[in-house]
Amino acid sequence: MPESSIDRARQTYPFVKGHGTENDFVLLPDHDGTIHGDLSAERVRALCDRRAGIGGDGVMRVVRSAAVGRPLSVATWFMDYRNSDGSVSEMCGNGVRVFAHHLVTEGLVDAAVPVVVDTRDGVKTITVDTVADGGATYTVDMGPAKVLGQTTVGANGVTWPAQHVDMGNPHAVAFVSSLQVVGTLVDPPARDRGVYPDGVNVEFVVRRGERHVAMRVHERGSGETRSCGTGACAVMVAAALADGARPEGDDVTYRVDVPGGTLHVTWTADERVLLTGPAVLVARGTTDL
Ligand SMILES: N[C@@H](CCC[C@H](N)C(=O)O)C(=O)O
Repeated sequence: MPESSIDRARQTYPFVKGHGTENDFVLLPDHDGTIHGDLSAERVRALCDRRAGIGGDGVMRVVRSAAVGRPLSVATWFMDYRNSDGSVSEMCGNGVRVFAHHLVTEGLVDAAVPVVVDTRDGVKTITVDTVADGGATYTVDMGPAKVLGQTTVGANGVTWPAQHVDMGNPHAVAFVSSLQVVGTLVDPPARDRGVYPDGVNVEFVVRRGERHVAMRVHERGSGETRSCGTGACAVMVAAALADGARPEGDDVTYRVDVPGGTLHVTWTADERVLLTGPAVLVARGTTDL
């Protein structure tokens, strides 16, 4: 959708809808930062509303790095990510694949080379693995995980020990006996507010086999979602540590099942975390929300 299609008299603007393992997003092309420079939490909530809006777990403004005060960035494009409640997050692992797929689909980057995208957590490099039927599979170099201390989380009247992992954004990973034991996850899980004063993404994990886990997630700012890319990375790191499978000479890969599909996460011998999964664009249009 070209930006020139903006109808300023009716205050309409273009959007694109996409998802990665059913973690879904509204993308707002705003190349020069002239449409949504003042993107309000209220507008984000309206766009993400699943009954009165377009619906999404978050909004990603597609804007040139230079237009958001990052003129020296090696990446032309900046992913301005907002949760569905309007709050800002540093990083979104599923979102950055969808963002890259949008750039590739619109010819805004050269798909023959790795795509680089600037985020609040720094520049991410995304490689196109396969392309098919409107979707594609991408691998994102998420950079290093920060493995922090032990904490606790609570849901459904139960408390579990949890591993604090920072993937640019905060995570608490708890191994549980079943994914049902945590209940409906309508409310945010209990957390240590001293450790996570600004909220936390909480992953509940069960083992499915060797280097194979499954998770549910309650995302800070969005509630329970059907997938979380940074969450899958945090889960993989916590599982690999618990399994004594931390990479030394060789990379280690885990399959991470989420309610919306499957992700693969590799922890490399040089401490980078690589996230592989699909990106799909499903709709485009204009809105005046
Ligand atoms: N779903 C995303 C994470 C989005 C941000 C998160 N809710 C936060 O507030 O940190 C992912 O795929 O990583």
